[in-house]
Amino acid sequence: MQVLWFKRDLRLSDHLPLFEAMRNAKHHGLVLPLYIHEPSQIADAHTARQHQLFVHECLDDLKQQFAQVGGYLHEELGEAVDVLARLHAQFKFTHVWAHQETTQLAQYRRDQAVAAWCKSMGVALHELPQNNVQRATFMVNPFAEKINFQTYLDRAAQEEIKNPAGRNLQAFFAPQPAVELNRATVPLAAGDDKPLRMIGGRAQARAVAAKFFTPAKLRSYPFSISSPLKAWSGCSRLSPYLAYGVVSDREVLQKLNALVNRVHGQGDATHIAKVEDAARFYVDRLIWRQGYLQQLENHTGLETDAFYCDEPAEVNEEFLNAWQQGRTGFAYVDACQRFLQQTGWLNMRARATLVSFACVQLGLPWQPVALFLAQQFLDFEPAIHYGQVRIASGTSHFSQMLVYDPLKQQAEQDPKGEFVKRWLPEHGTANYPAPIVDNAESLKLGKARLHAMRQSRLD
Ligand SMILES: Cc1cc2nc3c(=O)[nH]c(=O)nc-3n(C[C@H](O)[C@H](O)[C@H](O)COP(=O)(O)OP(=O)(O)OC[C@H]3O[C@@H](n4cnc5c(N)ncnc54)[C@H](O)[C@@H]3O)c2cc1C
Repeated sequence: MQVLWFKRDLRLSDHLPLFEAMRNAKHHGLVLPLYIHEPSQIADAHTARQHQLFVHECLDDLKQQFAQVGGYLHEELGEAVDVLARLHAQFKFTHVWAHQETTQLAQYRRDQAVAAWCKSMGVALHELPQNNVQRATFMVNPFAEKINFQTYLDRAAQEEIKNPAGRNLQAFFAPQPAVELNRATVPLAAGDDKPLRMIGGRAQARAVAAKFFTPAKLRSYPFSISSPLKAWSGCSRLSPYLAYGVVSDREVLQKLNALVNRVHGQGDATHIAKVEDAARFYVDRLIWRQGYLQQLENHTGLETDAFYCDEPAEVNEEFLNAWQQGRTGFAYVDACQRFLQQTGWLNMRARATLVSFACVQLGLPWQPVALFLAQQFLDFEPAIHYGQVRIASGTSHFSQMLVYDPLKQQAEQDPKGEFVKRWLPEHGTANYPAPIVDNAESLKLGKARLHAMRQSRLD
């Protein structure tokens, strides 16, 4: 028998481990598809209730997809090694199939523990690559290797994507274990759900993609990404689905490619050129995604180590609380924080502004800032998240020091104050606090601190 272990790859389409497990069923035995609710991962500080509920929705949808091909998804509760040991005692499986994941330390260590257990039991563990991430190869600068990513994307745009939908695969599945998990017994992750967050599942992802991949939306995409006012409807908002593998990057790319091909058959040359430009702009973001994944793969310490500051600075709890609650007296920053509290999503520039303000102007260390935002972002993707936080906090190797002046951002991204008015209703009333720092002064001091830190490290 073979176990097909789902983690952050909650789909059937473009799922290489699924394909390989089925292909090898004749030699290695029938397939048991498994998802494990792991108490230690649920308790991990990065995991919030919204993530857990999103995953549950994805699992429900995945179960339906399995049912349509004559299969099932078996859920278990427990630590991965314990669950596998329990199932092994019962079913004596010989192979485990999974995707190779580039993820946070707690999950990476879990994967290592599973690999060690498989080795000790003589079980063959097949961790298959995804997202074009190269394991155990060292690239000095993954972004400089852009050409690699482009080749992958060019190939990915053409390749046939394997999707079992519409087939009857019943004969490949092992008999379903008798005891079904009662989800009510799964421990709850910390925090509350977010009322306006994206809903999990492949059907939802498809609806979100269908809304975005139209010529008009794509053309306006490059002009909609900077302001939170426009970004909610102007960006694809596929990030949570990519982060949990509900869709693969290749699938997204093929959607984009199909749109560009469709446009080629219609419209005038200017229209075609504009759609193509916007498509390239979007592909650049997918390339960045790969770059960040490869960066974490090369440098697993990204989550914990600091390049420009060796020790975490002292935390000013009053500042941290004010920033977390959207009570800093900086209306744009506070409105972004409130919007995030409700939706679990923010556009990139607003994310960078939140981090820059917290770390540069309030002098907060990057660690609690990164952790808090990881809990808030439904699309928390450790590689992108830690990579980006380190840039916006001025603590990465990134050559430029990017500091986002919150008043300038407000003037540029919300000139009429519509966003602030909508998400920060107490602004302008006696209930709204005065700024907790002076903008010009804190920018000056913050930049000088970062500069000194960088100099001392480079000396
Ligand atoms: C401090 C900070 C933290 C971030 N944390 C995350 C995170 O945890 N998870 C996450 O997916 N993105 C993160 N980002 C990147 C970016 O903000 C989000 O990917 C984007 O806002 C998601 O919205 P979307 O799906 O509509 O993106 P779109 O603009 O539609 O882009 C499509 C896809 O491209 C990728 N992408 C877009 N922008 C970037 C980028 N700057 N870097 C890498 N990949 C990108 C994402 O996978 C995204 O889904 C972070 C950015 C910053 C500044």
